[in-house]
Amino acid sequence: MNIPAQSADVDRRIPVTLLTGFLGAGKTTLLNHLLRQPQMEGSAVLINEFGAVGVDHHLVEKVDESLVVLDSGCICCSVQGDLVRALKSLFMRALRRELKGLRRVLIETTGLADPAPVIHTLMAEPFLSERYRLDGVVTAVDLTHAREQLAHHNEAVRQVAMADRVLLTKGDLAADAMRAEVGALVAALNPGARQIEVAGGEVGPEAVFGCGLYDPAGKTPDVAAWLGEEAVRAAHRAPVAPLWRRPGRSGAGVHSLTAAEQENSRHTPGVSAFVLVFDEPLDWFGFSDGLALLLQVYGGRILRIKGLLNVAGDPLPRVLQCVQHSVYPASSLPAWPDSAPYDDRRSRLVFIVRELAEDEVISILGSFTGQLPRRTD
Ligand SMILES: Nc1nc2c(ncn2[C@@H]2O[C@H](COP(=O)(O)OP(=O)(O)OP(=O)(O)O)[C@@H](O)[C@H]2O)c(=O)[nH]1
Repeated sequence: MNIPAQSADVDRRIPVTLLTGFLGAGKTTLLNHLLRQPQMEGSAVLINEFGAVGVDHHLVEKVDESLVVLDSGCICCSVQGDLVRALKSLFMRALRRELKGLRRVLIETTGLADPAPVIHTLMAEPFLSERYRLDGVVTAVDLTHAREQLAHHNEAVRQVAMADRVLLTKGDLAADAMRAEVGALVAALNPGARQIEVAGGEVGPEAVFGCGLYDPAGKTPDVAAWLGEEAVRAAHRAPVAPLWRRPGRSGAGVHSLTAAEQENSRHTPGVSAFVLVFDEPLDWFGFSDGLALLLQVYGGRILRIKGLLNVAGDPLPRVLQCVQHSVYPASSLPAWPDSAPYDDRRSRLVFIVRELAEDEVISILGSFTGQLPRRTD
């Protein structure tokens, strides 16, 4: 009987999938659906959060020791520190059997992340590249907002161009003409990527995993060039100015980049992020009217609003989600988080905007709610 020889080149490294996509494209929604599938047993999930006020990990339904929150900065700006540390630590915890089997890793980036430094690090950092293999870059593309996002944000273009697979989200909200237009835009940026339409995040693991070893050769020449630039940056340890850092680190919190920092930034000029907090419970109707006006006047410049609201008369935190002019149906968490900062039960909203002063936002929301929100880290 011929016993097949154990192939020496079986790749036993742990597969890593990078789930990326522009702000609000539906990454967390996809992740929640994936995590309910039995095939996800043994998967660790790394979520890059917008500092301590990030709400994504509160929205992920399956929270256990295999969920790691990276909240000290934008993943593409702090990749050498945070991501490398987190993947090393996961591996060591699995080795010590503190994790029940580590079969794969899924990394959810923030919507403004440039995937290039993450891909480069996974493929080139010696400890990681020996133990992990990049199994694929999967990019969520919002059918209803992609045209605008691709036109204005280099990050969105890179996320699509570097993808192995593109998940076209919000198909339930998109007209056929828009679907066709976005499909063509994506195909022009990345002719080789499979496009899969998804509604409500309902995607099977087979659509996300098993892309095969990441290969820039199958993509447009830009991708190899961007990865080459990363190699040069890494070799020279070129400084990168992050769009935000966790407050307390280097004295910096969420902040807009200065002109000098912009020189070293990976992010689109004019994009800034800030957090507003309301000290008192909000009157829902006043708040909704203020939000409607804000989005009507400035929706084109509001890339994302996300946060938890304390609505007067409602004991549960309400989740607010907006992308440009769109407000998504509000949902509630089953309870207020018992960790800071949300354990004080104040409403906090993260704004990511383009060329929009926070004073404009404060003044509109303040006049409709009867309380001026404070800026906070
Ligand atoms: N109707 C509809 N809404 C969707 C779909 N996918 C996501 N959403 C909604 O879009 C909003 C943003 O979705 P998220 O999953 O939070 O997006 P994200 O990419 O994780 O957002 P960031 O992490 O901030 O970039 C939420 O209110 C979702 O419920 C979809 O297929 N259809």
